[in-house]
Amino acid sequence: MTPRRLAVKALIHQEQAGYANLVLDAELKKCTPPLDSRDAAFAARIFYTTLERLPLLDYRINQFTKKPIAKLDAPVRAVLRAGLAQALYMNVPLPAAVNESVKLTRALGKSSAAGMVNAVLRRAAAADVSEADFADPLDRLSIYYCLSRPVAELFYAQFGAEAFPLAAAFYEKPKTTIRVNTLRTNDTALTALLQQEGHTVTPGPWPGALVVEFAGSPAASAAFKKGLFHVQGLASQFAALCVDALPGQQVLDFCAAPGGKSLTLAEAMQDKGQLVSGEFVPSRVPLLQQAFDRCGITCAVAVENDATQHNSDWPTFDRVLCDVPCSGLGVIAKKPDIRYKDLDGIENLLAAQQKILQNGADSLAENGRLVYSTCTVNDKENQAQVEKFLSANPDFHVVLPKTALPGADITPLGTLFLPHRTGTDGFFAAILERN
Ligand SMILES: C[S@@+](CC[C@H](N)C(=O)[O-])C[C@H]1O[C@@H](n2cnc3c(N)ncnc32)[C@H](O)[C@@H]1O
Repeated sequence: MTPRRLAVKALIHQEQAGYANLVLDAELKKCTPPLDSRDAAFAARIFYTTLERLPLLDYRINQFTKKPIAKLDAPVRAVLRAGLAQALYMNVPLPAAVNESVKLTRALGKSSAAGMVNAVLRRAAAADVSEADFADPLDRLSIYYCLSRPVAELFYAQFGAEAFPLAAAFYEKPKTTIRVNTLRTNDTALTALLQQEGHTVTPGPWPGALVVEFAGSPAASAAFKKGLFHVQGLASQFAALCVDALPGQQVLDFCAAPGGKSLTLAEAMQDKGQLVSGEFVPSRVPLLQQAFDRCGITCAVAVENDATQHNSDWPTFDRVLCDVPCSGLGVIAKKPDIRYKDLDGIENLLAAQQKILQNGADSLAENGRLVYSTCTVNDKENQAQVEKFLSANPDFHVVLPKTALPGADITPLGTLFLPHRTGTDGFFAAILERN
């Protein structure tokens, strides 16, 4: 199996829906003998780059095929898309991208299409396509910036002209940042250790945050295996720090898996007091305990729990974090399938978010602090939810954060991170306290 063939197989598989990461993992697992790590990484890059640019790739290809790309055989369609993605976005020289695609077409039993693949790829790669070709703003967002129509409509309605730099920023991956496990090390010692391991480290914007260019996967680092850090974006760190968890407190992390924010909370608590980390999806609950074990955290307990249901058995908590399930429209850079969401079911999601926030408030001790956060930039899931909560709970008010990153929008209803302004994921966090 070659990496290109594996990427094409995964693209065909992806057409039958499914989460992109699961589809790719399934194809990699089926591969015997397995691809070595370099080939697997190349296959993954082809797969994700193609997915990220699908509508624009198809737009180019459709200018030169007799039939629209949607009507071609699935393997030929996938070969064309993957070949063009390599030539345009992966610095693969055009002749190599074309030759490999033609070989692959034949290998997949589609020899009769080999000539067409050759000609179409050369012409589609050379076509002069620019943003200005899409006069209609929704066409520009959905084809040039590769978003589903509903996502394009939502962004344009909410952000107007700023939707374009926002959409462009989803092609920039935020720098990798880590959270230092202050129970086991400190910023200086971990920096030195990571540098010894060959990674490039710079200080982050606040204590406990480091910006790291890893040579390889962060999870492969010896320091990671020793539980000296976890990978956490700056906006996520900000949300966890907004909780202001203190040693000895009772803290509830209502939607906790895979556990990044729980780790940051437990570290802020100096592993003293009690952290209850709830998670609805049973298969995700063990991820929490694994994270606690790796980082040596003993104050936390991972429990299966539905945060939309009030649990009268629970005590009240000094701090509650509601990091609710959301549309994910802030983390498109990491999860390309979110680009193409149809947003069906958003009303159910909004209702669940509001219930979780209300239950969080109902679990809060008198002088406690509640934090509501999402990884979306959708106003309905963010400021509008806080506004609705405040009108039902007039005894609460929003507390402004002491600091945020440059570019973050600190509003009276919470703090919004937009990737093109902050260089982070899109994110929202609101701090709520009783009057
Ligand atoms: C945004 S993620 C949480 C990320 C986590 N706080 C972290 O920092 O690693 C939301 C989580 O909520 C879980 N979830 C979804 N519905 C839930 C519910 N009704 N009750 C509790 N958790 C829920 C999801 O399975 C998902 O793991």
